[in-house]
Amino acid sequence: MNVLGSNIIKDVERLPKELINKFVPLATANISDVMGRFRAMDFTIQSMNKPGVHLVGSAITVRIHPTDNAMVHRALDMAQPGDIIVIDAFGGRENAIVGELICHYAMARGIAGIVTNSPIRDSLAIREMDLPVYARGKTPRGPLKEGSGEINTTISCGTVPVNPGDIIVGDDDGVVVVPKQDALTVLEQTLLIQQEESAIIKEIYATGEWNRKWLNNLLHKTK
Ligand SMILES: O=C([O-])CC(=O)C(=O)O
Ligand SMILES: [Mg+2]
Repeated sequence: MNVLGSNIIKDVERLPKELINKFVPLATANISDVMGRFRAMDFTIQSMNKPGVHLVGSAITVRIHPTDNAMVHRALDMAQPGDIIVIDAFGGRENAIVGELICHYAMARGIAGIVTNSPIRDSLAIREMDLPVYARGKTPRGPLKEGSGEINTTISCGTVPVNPGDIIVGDDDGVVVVPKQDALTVLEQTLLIQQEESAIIKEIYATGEWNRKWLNNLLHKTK
């Protein structure tokens, strides 16, 4: 029986890899724009890697108390290649929940990245690794391993709800969460925005002008 506070849900419905891979060339800012400028994690969730990082994959969610990462270790064993482990540690500031051993194990298992609203440690090693890691700062103080928490329930990370199987995308700006039921629409609309923005940049350089109808309309209204 699943007991609230210690649920471990093994079955995750994942979107097809071909659909998830189509998010690779997309910028998080444009993805967030098509979701009403919502569903971007707040600025506290920062890349711990070198600039140029890109994270794309399917969410496995973990909820833990802010000092205890035992459930993260359970989730590492359950995750499949291409999964991203997204951890809700209640935004704790006191203990690092992820370190380099966890990251090496994740890489060896083909896990696509880790996102947590807690600090990490072993940050120099993680910075040099090819595993994208997003976190809320760093501290040498390590986690306890006592065991409570949930895997694959709905969590909140960086003020955004995350469900197992949602598409997670990260770049140098931060992380966005695409609800799995909206993935195709978000993909199509983001591709359109990217084309529009490329056309705007070309026009700016070609003409020296930036035609912003919305601004004219706004000035009109406030007159
Ligand atoms: O002790 C832990 O679980 C975190 C850590 O430092 C590591 O994974 O290297
Ligand atoms: Mg360590």
